[in-house]
Amino acid sequence: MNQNIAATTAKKIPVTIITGFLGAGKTTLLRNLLSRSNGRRIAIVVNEFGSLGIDGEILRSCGIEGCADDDIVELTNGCLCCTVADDFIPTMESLIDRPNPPEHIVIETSGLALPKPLLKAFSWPGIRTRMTVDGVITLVDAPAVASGRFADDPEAVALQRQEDPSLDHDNPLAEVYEDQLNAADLVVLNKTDLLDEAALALVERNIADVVSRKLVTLRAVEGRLDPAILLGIGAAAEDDLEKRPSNHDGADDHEHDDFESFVVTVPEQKSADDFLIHLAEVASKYDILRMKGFAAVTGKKMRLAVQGVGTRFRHEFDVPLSGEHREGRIVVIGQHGFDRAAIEADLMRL
Ligand SMILES: Nc1nc2c(ncn2[C@@H]2O[C@H](COP(=O)(O)OP(=O)(O)OP(=O)(O)O)[C@@H](O)[C@H]2O)c(=O)[nH]1
Repeated sequence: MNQNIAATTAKKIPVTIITGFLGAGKTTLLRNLLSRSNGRRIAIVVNEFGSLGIDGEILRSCGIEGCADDDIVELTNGCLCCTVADDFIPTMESLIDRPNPPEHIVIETSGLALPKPLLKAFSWPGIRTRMTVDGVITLVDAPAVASGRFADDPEAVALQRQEDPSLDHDNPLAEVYEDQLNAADLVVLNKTDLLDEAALALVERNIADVVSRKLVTLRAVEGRLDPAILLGIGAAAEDDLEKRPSNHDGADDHEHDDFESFVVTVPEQKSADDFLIHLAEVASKYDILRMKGFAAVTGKKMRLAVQGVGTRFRHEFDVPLSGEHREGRIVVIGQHGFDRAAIEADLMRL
């Protein structure tokens, strides 16, 4: 049989795209999914915005049986939706060209990625015949929505519209939120442990207002859902892109310069508790969207891993510190124009 015909008739490998804003719980959901995969060969492609490759490291250190290191591929060279041709397509091709290709591929996009350019890549020749988008799963950070994180400021929009009547938003966060929701086949309302029923109902109404079609929304804590719900949706999302509107439809390209990130090297800390309080204060003072990284703490042999979404932090002592290396590194992500020098100086302060 001619090779092309063989490729089209062979079963396509299903690909699930996990999207959701910075810190919504994508890596956490993936960890739970992998731990319940029952030996199914799942390859993971992780893309992060300006980071230390922390998500890949978290997944690799999950200790899940059958989850081999080379099943986790990191794309840290920019945002996946902008590097489709250079990075993404070759990565996907190399995964399926393996002698023992994965049964399912799951892509964790960066929290700032717009899913639509990525979906379009599945129409590319060479990809279209060999893979299909089984489903786009959009995670929503319920408390972040409830706090108005993605809401437009009506007064600011009105003011800007006087200058530019075509303007939709003044708020890049709202654009990313809407694009991610409108690309979805399934919405996972995550972190429901942090809100009461009334607040959750309001968030669900907000989602329904944003999404232009009817979508299933499931509530979750730590993205804990049965893999049978998450995988095997069978959406073939690449075939109905017109149903998935984007704020960037019509634009050939888009930029991520609404957001920026940098890494701060932090000294050894005297106390984990004080460090966490300090991080939350800095996050609040500069309205930082996301912080994550590692630090050494005096007297501790294990590394302190910290995760912050807004001012909410979690931590664990995760792996033994190696050698004499006692410096820590924290990734800081925020909206363009935040005061990098002041944040760095504040974080360096013990
Ligand atoms: N309370 C609570 N915290 C959660 C839940 N799910 C995730 N988290 C925490 O939220 C933080 C961010 O979770 P991640 O899984 O790293 O989020 P992410 O979407 O992968 O983050 P980025 O890759 O930076 O966009 C971590 O501290 C998690 O432990 C949840 O259901 N409830």
